[in-house]
Amino acid sequence: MSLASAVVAPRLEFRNLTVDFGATRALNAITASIQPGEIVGLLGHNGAGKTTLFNVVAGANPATSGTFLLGYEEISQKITPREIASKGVTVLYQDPALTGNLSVLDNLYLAQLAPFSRPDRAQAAAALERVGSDLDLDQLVDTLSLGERQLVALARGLLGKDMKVLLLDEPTAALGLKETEALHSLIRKFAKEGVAVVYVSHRLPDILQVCQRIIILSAGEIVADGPVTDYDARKLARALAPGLLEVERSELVLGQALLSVKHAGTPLSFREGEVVGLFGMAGGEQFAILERLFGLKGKYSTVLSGLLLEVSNPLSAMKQGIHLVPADREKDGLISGMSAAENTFLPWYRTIAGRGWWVSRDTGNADYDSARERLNILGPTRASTIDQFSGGNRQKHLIARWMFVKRPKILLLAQPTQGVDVGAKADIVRAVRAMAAQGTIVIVASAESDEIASICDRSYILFHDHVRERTAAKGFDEQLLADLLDLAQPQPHSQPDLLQKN
Ligand SMILES: Nc1ncnc2c1ncn2[C@@H]1O[C@H](COP(=O)(O)OP(=O)(O)OP(=O)(O)O)[C@@H](O)[C@H]1O
Repeated sequence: MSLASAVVAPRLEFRNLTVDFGATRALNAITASIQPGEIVGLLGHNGAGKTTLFNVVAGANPATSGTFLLGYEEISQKITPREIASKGVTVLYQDPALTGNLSVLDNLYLAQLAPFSRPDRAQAAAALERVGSDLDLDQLVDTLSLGERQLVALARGLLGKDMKVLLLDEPTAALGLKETEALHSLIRKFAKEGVAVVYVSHRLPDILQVCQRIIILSAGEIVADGPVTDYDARKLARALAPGLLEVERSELVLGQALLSVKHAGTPLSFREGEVVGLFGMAGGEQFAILERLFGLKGKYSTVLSGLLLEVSNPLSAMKQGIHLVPADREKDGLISGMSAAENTFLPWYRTIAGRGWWVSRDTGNADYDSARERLNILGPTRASTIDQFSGGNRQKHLIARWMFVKRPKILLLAQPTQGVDVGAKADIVRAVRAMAAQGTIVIVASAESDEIASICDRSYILFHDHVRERTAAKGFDEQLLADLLDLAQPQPHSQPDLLQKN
């Protein structure tokens, strides 16, 4: 123990904190303390208990037993989210809870203890300045980018008080590279000022880059707690998923079917047997291409093996064997209140039920159990509502729905490994590659170069109308990023369609 930590009270301390949801023990006797200025990465597989721990500190979920302290103050079980916020605890989620049709100023004051007190413009502007933002206080939050909304949420944590504890729950999952870097330097700045930071992310490079210490949760218990210098990316992945196997790349055997899609006049081609990426900026055109192919943007026609392929809506796409795993999985497709198994089978009841409308319980159960095993879905039973699963395990259900219930002819994946743990990532990569090898055309759209590099054999890099193509080789990940940055530079003699082969 250093001299400093011997005399300074921890900013945040857990003492035997336990949380039960019915028969599920989400956290089991968590004991740990975090010092002022520390940046701690909190890692663990989907369902390990990370969000539950944050919810307890945020006052959103009382502990079943045990307690936590802020400095020397033991926090009551009955504390409300507003009261805990007034004590200097800020939680930043991937999509911050702000009210879109109110101004930045109103949002800054919404969560204050006296919510109807008159907003103080000078105080609000000062808080925004501390997060490095010069946003217009009267601008509607709906008009802000995700990165800007996160800054507003952070500024809210600085309004009229000192931020003491900052909890980050997958804050960079939907951010681009620049915004991620900006957020990371802000986190470092807060830590220098004495804030205790706990950072949850499945993006291991982010954790290794920013955190000084790593705590690993597994099934609600702390299984490792040590300095970041104990880990590199490989060690960390192994610590999180001890049974992790490397995904072997077998030789490409290209099949007959060839899908041809035009993007801004440039033909993009996809063949069965290989996994092809579409890589671009966050929210870029790569996702729109998938949506068009799935009929989400109205009638769309393209060419499959020389024949016209027409989709008019998602149902017609599904009938032709085109499946899409959407990027925004919480929004697109899971139905609250329905069971895990029902959610998995939802679009397929009619097609796999045969003559009746229902799937025989045995067939359904066996299919569900096999998908669950392949994706290592953890949580309650198949009959439990989907709401009782952790965020990552909910996502895995949607992946199971589109990948494992019926075999697709064309599989469209938008950021398929985002938000899932490292073990499930490897399982998804393996399953996707096996599908391609068995004759499915697979297209992966992502704004993450490492995701494309881990799954794809080849990728198109897209920036507006510009397209570049690259085949997987050593340093694929870095090369994709360099290509994208290059395309994003203003082009002196820019042509509308620029197809360069490496
Ligand atoms: N409202 C709820 N009702 C019942 N069980 C729940 C509820 N919320 C969470 N759980 C269970 O508590 C456990 C911990 O879930 P938690 O959301 O904290 O995990 P997590 O580590 O944040 O996972 P992820 O990485 O998937 O977000 C899981 O087994 C989950 O199924």
